[in-house]
Amino acid sequence: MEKPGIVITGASGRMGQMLVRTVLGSDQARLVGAIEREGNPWVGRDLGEAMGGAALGITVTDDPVEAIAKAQAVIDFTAPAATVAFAELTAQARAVHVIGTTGFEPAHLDKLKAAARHAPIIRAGNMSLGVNLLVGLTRKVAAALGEDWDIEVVEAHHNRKVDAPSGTALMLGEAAAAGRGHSLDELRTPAREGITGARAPGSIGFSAIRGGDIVGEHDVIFATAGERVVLRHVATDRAIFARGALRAALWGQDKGPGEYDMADVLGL
Ligand SMILES: NC(=O)C1=CN([C@@H]2O[C@H](COP(=O)(O)OP(=O)(O)OC[C@H]3O[C@@H](n4cnc5c(N)ncnc54)[C@H](O)[C@@H]3O)[C@@H](O)[C@H]2O)C=CC1
Ligand SMILES: O=C(O)C1=N[C@H](C(=O)O)C[C@H](O)C1
Repeated sequence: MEKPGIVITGASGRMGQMLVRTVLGSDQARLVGAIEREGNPWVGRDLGEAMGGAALGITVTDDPVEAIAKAQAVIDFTAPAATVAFAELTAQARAVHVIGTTGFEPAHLDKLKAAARHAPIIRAGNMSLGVNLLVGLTRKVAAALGEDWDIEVVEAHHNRKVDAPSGTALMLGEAAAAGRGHSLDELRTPAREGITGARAPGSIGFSAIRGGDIVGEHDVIFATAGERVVLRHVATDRAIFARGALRAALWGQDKGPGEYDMADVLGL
C-alpha cells in the first residue's frame, strides 16, 4: 500500500519546519505539499531551499484547495481562523486533519465539529506523550484530593506565543475539573489583577509566563494547608509535538469521520 501523503500548513512556522523535517525523516509517510499564507516570503519557493537545504521538488503554495486535494492527511499548526478554513477543505478531500493549533473560541470549535461529520479530525492542545500522560494523572489526583486542595495551573512559553492560557494548560484544567465531576467552565477563575478577593473554594486558576525561547512548561499545583503536590511537564524540543502529530496522521488513516484526540491515538 502507498504511504499516506501529508500536507503541512504554516510550513515556515516554528512547528511547520519541525513537521517538515519529521515527515521527511519518516519511512511511513510522504510529504506531498506545503502551504503558507498569502504574502509569506516562502510562497512560490522550493520548500527544501527555503529551509536552507537541497531542493525537494515541493513548491510552497498559498492555494490550499489545490494542495489539500492531494493529501491523505493535513497536519496543521497555524492559527484558529486558518485552521477552520483548512478543516472545510480537508473534509471535502475526505482526508485526516491533525490539528495542533490552539486558542480556539467556541464558534471555531462549532465549525470543526461540522467538518468532522465528513472526515476524521484529531485535535489536541499538546501532541506529546508526556503531556497526555500528565492529563490522566491530573484527573486522578484531582479526584483523590478534596476541595480543601486548591488547584492552580502555571505555564511558561516563548515570547512569540499569542494565546493564553496555553492549549495544554486548558487541557490540564479540564482534566482537573473532570476529576472533580465538573466542567472547566464551572470552576475556572478569571485572570487575576487588582483587588480580586480571596480565592473561591474549588476554583481552578491559571497563570501564564512569556519569555525568551521557552518551548513549553506546565505545572499543576495542588495546594492545601501545610503541603503541596506539583505535577510538572517540561518540553525542551518541539520534535515531541511533531512526532505526536505524525503518529496521529498515520493512526487516523483507517478511522471514520468524527472528532478524536491524542488520548485516542495513544490508547490512554
Ligand atoms: N498541539 C501542540 O502540540 C502544539 C501546538 N502549537 C500551536 O501551534 C500553533 C503554531 O505555533 P508556532 O509554530 O509556534 O507558530 P508560528 O507563528 O511560528 O507558525 C504559524 C505559521 O502558520 C502560518 N499561517 C497563519 N495563518 C495561515 C494561513 N491562513 N494559511 C497558511 N499559513 C498560515 C504563519 O504564516 C506561520 O508560518 C499555535 O497555535 C501553537 O499554540 C505549538 C506547538 C505544539
Ligand atoms: O505555542 C507553543 O509553542 C505551544 N503551544 C501549545 C499550547 O498552547 O499548549 C503546546 C506547547 O506547549 C507549545
